[in-house]
Amino acid sequence: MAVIAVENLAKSFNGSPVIEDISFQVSGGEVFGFLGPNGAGKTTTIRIVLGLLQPTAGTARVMGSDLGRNDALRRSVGVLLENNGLYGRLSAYDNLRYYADIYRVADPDTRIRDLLDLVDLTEFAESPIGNFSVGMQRKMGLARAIIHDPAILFLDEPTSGLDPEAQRLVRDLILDLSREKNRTVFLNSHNLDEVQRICTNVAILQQGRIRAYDSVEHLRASEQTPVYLLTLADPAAAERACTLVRGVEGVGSCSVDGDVVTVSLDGAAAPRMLRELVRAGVDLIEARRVTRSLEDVYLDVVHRSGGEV
Ligand SMILES: Nc1ncnc2c1ncn2[C@@H]1O[C@H](COP(=O)(O)OP(=O)(O)OP(=O)(O)O)[C@@H](O)[C@H]1O
Repeated sequence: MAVIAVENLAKSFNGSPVIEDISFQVSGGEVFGFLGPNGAGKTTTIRIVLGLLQPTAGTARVMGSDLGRNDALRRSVGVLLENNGLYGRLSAYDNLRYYADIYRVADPDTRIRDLLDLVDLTEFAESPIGNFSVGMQRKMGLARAIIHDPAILFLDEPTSGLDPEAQRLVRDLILDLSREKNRTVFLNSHNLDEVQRICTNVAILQQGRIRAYDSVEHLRASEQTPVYLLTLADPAAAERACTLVRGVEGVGSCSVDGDVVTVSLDGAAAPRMLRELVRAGVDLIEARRVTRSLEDVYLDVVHRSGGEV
């Protein structure tokens, strides 16, 4: 059974559709990326899945249930939305203690100390979090969201406002939750590099509809003629290399820019091309297959469906 199953979801506000016919599934232990430009309908979808908003049509189930009507299930869910859900006047420790008590966490002191250590805030345990930087507060928000060790985690821009080191810490934490603890993570992020690094599957939403829904791997590989960048030891050999390469069966085009030769070809032709260059005595420093980044895919999808990025 899918951990999150959304089917034909639609929502209108005052008769204007905001999302239409949204369907996707998230499996256990997966990190799922929910992407789309501002106003695409991501928050609306999440709010329906969390049971905070009623859909106009369709269903959104978490572990087979409507989250809004299942109190027991809500305890298995951790949520970090835009707001960190923390009290500025309370210390980091007391904020977590407040939530630990609500969720009746066993051995709360150990859990809180472990979490503060995990988000690298141990030395600030007794400081009021109102004095924390935006990034420190975000890390506290994440610690708050996972205090009860939820099986399913909804994270809305978890790394916004974080410096690169803290972003990495949060990324590693999410990957650890998924890979080591089999937790399911639903991630909404505009940070496509981050999504590419940690998500298995993604859906790209644009103007209320899903425009792409696949594994990151498939999306990056699809509709693509492989491109190789060849860096030559002797830049003067570039034109000759291109002439040689064009004669190889399966090579589409070859162009030269300085000492870099760009070749597009069908995948099976790559070994033939490299053998031909070696045979002709062309020394290569590097031969690199270029893959599209998730950002390239995202921009294509959003542009193709006619929207602002
Ligand atoms: N309660 C509401 N009443 C009327 N319109 C709404 C309401 N909530 C959202 N909308 C509209 O629905 C559209 C989608 O908003 P939503 O917040 O879901 O987008 P989003 O993809 O989360 O955007 P962002 O990336 O900026 O957070 C927007 O045009 C927004 O103005």
